Amino acid sequence: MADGQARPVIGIIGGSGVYGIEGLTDVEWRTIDSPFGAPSDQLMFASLNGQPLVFLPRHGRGHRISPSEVNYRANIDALKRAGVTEILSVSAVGSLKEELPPGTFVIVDQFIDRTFAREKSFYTSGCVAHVSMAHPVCSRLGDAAEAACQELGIPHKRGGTYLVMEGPQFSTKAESMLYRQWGCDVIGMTNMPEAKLAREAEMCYATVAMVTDFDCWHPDHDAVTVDAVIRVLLDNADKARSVVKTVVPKLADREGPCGCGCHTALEHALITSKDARDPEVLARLDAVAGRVL
Ligand SMILES: CSC[C@H]1O[C@H](OP(=O)(O)O)[C@H](O)[C@@H]1O
Ligand SMILES: Nc1ncnc2[nH]cnc12
Repeated sequence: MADGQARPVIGIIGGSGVYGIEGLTDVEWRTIDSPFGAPSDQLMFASLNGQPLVFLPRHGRGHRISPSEVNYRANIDALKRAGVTEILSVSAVGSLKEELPPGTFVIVDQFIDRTFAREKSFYTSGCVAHVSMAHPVCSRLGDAAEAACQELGIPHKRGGTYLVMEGPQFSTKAESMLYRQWGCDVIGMTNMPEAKLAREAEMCYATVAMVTDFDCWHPDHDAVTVDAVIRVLLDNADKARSVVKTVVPKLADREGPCGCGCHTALEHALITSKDARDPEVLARLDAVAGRVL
């Protein structure tokens, strides 16, 4: 994408309930090595009406990996190595608003990151960088996700704030009430640091957050349980696959980078002077930062 000519390659990160996408052609699961460790699973390379797409199940097939233990750096690095330029995350979330009942898809545009036990940056001592996260999602990708929801008749909301908690336990009622006071719309455990790392790797990122429950704040709903989440999720997951299949062709005709600057995020972000950079740190940044190193 650096030359502005290439077509986008879409990568899908499938969350809870979305461990594969049926009905694609040329499907091949491939192991992609990353200097940041093991990605959650092999990556599925496939095509949809001639358009390439790459899929990665965030928690691994069989949902083996807890939100705190997902190797987010390896996942984003592996997707970048696979040629992906745009990442669409499909994620299960709890709702923090009455008007967002289970079954609603929220095309998130902001995050509040309350996670604390995860590696959150590719740029450690030896090569320090500070990217902007003011606008954490790509609006071109968000446009495509919104258009897909519209076409499919899925109840959806464009824009919303996703509170990312550490988990794996669900929130206390006091926490849930607090996040409502903060004006958050939905709550989940995974989209940070994912969105930060996608930005650091100069990849577009957008989230379709699929509401599965009312978390625990709602007076008329029981505390959230995995059983209840899974019930809604199975229905949501089918819709999520339809969204993916509708989004991918929408991106097929587009050329060059998005207008939001996702693909040039590192342009003014590196602060460590060239002669002070650590060669070992630089070596593992070959994929995510190769364009500017
Ligand atoms: C199974 S409910 C909790 C689980 O679901 C969400 O995961 P994902 O974002 O990967 O769909 C949530 O963040 C929790 O990890
Ligand atoms: N209520 C909730 N809290 C955190 N993550 C979730 N994923 C689905 N529902 C959730």
